[in-house]
Amino acid sequence: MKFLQTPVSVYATAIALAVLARKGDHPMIPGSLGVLSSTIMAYWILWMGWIYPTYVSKLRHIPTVSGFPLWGQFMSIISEECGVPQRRWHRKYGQIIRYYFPFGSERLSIASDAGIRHMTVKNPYNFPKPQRARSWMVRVLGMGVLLAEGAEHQYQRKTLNPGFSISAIRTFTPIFWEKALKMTRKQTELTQRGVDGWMARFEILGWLNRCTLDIIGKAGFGAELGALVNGNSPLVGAYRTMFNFDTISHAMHGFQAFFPQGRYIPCKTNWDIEASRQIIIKECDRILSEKLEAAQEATDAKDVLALIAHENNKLLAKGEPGLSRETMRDQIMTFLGAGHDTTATGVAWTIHLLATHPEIQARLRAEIKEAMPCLFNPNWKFDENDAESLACLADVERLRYLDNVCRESLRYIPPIPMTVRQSIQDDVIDGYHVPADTVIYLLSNSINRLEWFWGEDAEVFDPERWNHLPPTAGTNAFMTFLQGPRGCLGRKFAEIEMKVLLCALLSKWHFEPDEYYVEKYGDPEDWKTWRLVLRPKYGVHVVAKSLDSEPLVTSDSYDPDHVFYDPASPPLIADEEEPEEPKPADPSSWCNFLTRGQDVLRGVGHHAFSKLMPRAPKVLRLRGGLGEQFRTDSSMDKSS
Ligand code: HEM
Repeated sequence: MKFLQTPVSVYATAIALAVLARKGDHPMIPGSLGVLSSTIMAYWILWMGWIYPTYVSKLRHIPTVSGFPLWGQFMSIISEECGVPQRRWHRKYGQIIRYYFPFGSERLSIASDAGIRHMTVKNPYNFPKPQRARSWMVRVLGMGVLLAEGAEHQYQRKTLNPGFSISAIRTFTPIFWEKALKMTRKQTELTQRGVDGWMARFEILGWLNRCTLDIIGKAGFGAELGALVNGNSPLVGAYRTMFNFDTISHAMHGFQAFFPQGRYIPCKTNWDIEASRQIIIKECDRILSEKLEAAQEATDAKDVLALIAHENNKLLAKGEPGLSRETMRDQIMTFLGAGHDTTATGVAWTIHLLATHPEIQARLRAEIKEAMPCLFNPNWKFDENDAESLACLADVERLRYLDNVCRESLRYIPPIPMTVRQSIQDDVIDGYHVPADTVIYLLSNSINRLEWFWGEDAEVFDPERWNHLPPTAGTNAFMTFLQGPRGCLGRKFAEIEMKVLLCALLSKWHFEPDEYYVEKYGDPEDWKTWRLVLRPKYGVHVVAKSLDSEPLVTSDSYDPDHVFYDPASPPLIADEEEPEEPKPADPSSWCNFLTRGQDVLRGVGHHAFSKLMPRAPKVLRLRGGLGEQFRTDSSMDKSS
């Protein structure tokens, strides 16, 4: 049965037979081989396309998305935003659905309350991440808690928990403020006088990525990573490369998810990734060595790693094995990777939503101003070691509307839009028998907007909803952080960090969408692209109007007579480069064969598409053009 489901072997046999049959006049090869090969192919198509999914598969009773199983719904999945087709199918077919990847590979998506609870809380260890997903994630995130499974995961989580307790996170809050306010100060250096006041124009996601990297560096490991000071530091560059969104990188990553050997293909993408990985590993090693050295002496360090090291020592004292040096280094990799881009993306989407909903932005700013007037005073200086300075900052957890806005933004656009699992034993999910080896998706980008959880206005961005949630909008309706023993360890950290960042940004700027980019690319919500994190493909470009009447401008490049923004004339791109025009593919690159003529590649499983459909129809090409990628903000780097 397994063999019949293996397309490669059937194809290989049929193709070999067909080739031989072509030489049917050869005395050694009977002409009937042609007939045999066609019969095998027809049988396989009939089997996988009809008999197996309809009459044999143990998943056949699950409502199934209509389509031919041999190529299934793969085109929708790779050409649409991650989770959006499944949202549509759930509405049509129900809370648990089956659909197909190519060659009749069955996939489930679960969006029922009981089903989600079963997978995340009741029996999570029966649903580890599939090997394919793990093999590429490990290069960016190391073999830390995110990728550990079973007993090893439970053990690591127990060791790490103290570093993420509420009390620990409260002690990090001054670090959040310090970095957030440093970011706004550096942004202020870009301010120029426009026709209706002082303003700046920047891409906010790049700024936030640098800021959250500095935050996790200091709060997580007591290390100054200097990303805000130097936007071109090797570490910033390494993550930029790792999350590169050009077509070739996308195709290579997709390809390698299914064929891990692809990482040995000698080409620029692989070299870049390996070089970036080495930079990240080296930096993590450096941080760990410093930490372990410091741990020899009595220290009162309160960062996550220090707390973990402390907990580890306790376990060692009890005779337990503790965490190895390599595991600790990999945890640093996990926190750096999982803990900065996610929050940065969440805040960037929130700024986008606030820029497009000015009334919500104004109401939120009013709440922040009432709670923390000092933030709005241009002469106020923050000093994280000064009690008076800290005293005038409110506990961000107590700002109700801020809480609503953050929750709603994270519901509406979850930075991690999905997680994938594979059952290791037969199980029953919400009444359906699910055999071992079944690949199952939990798509927050579907679940978070389904009507049976959130009501008829599920597709509307409305922070008010959190004041009158329907009873169905329980824990399982909000999958942004997952939940249960495999839910986000850094959730509280991220929530408070996000709130602090928003308070800092909204106390300095009024945000509006940058019409230049909206005209050029359309709404950023239509540019979402996904690799681990659901990002705006070209970033979030905003016009930021200063709330200070005379902002502090310290940049040497500041030119007070330069009016860069005039709404009456076509906007200029002052301080910024034009977005890169599509570049012709480099013919010397080995990777190019994967992408020639295949600009459609997006989302999971690009590899199969590029293998199967080398001449994809033009209509499937993505907006934005071949090779265009998320650009770093040159204006941002100028300020460094
Ligand atoms: C808005 C920001 C964030 C979002 C939306 C988010 C979301 C998630 C999600 C969905 C998972 C489960 C992934 C999976 O199993 O497939 C996860 C796991 C994890 N997250 Fe976050 N995260 C965020 C911020 C952070 C931060 C700031 C940190 C660390 C400081 C962090 C650390 C982790 C870790 C260690 C795990 C692995 C937990 C485990 O498997 O036991 N996250 N996160």
